[in-house]
Amino acid sequence: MGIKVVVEGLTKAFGPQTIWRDVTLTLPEGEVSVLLGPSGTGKTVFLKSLIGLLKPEQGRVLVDGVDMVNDPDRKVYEARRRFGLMFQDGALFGSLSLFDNIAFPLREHTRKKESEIRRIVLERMEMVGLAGEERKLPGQISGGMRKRAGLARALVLDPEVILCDEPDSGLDPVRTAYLSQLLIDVNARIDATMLIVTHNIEIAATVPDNIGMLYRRDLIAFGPREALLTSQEPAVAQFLHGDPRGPIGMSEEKDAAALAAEAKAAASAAPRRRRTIEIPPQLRPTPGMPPRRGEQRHAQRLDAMLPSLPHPAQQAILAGRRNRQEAGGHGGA
Ligand SMILES: Nc1ncnc2c1ncn2[C@@H]1O[C@H](COP(=O)(O)OP(=O)(O)OP(=O)(O)O)[C@@H](O)[C@H]1O
Repeated sequence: MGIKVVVEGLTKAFGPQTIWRDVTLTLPEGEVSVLLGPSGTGKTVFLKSLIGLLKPEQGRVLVDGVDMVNDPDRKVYEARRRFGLMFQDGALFGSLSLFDNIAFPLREHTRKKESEIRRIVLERMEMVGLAGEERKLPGQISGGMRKRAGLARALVLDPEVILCDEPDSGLDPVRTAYLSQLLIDVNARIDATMLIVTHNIEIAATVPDNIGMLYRRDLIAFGPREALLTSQEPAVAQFLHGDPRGPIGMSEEKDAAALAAEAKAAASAAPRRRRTIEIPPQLRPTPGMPPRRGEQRHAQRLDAMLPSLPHPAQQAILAGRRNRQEAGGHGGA
């Protein structure tokens, strides 16, 4: 089962540049979360901070009693083995076959026999739909396959937390949809806690239990998928609609003068309404997969927090449950 990751008051700067400050959130065990945010807001820096590869100036990241920020390197290194990392480009060694790439962490970090390594690698390759491709080199396969190979490699040490950095980058919508389903199926099979960094609204809308968003050096939201997707917070709504109007500008954020000019122009123009985002159903595991235990725990947490959520989020959650019951689904209590 996945373990929870507790982030408390995390602040990261590079020299005078504060990347984000006072970030507090919990990735609940076995649940899938997405971290959104405009380019350059420090999402990758956040992932690296969770595993102790970058050291924030303040705050803690607690993983089963280990503080990935402040504990000695030896403890952090040990705890890092509980994470599986899926990088943007798969981060594969170009001269090694897919088999050897995926076997790499096992050979590096364990003393398993080659026969056992072979069993694990072939099983993980089958899990991500790469059975039979063991001998190929990374340069001989498509970008989507490279990403799946990166995911298989992230899975070989039985991670309890999986971090995915822009798993959809460079993929067409169909491959992105396959990958989204694969991530949900992997979660159903191994119940790992997952955090996916992406700009992709389709992934954010259909894959996770929870969504967070980094903006202007703050975590401006983190909560159930429905809460963020119905949020009226200007930066969140702008981002979700891909709208040039709003506080997010061409560079990281608009300056005050640009915002004031935009507000003046908007005041004299006829009001333009954003279309309402319809919240699509969350992806379910492929038939034949086990039910997601993280989804069941998430449903229980939602019950407890429902009264405290904004009305539109409550409505969206209840509508989703009704739809699921009508469709005869499981898990969404
Ligand atoms: N090692 C480093 N030293 C100095 N600055 C860094 C370092 N790593 C990242 N940065 C800076 O931190 C900021 C956030 O970078 P990061 O790659 O985390 O953003 P991001 O949100 O993942 O962006 P994108 O969505 O475009 O991938 C950038 O301004 C980047 O230049």
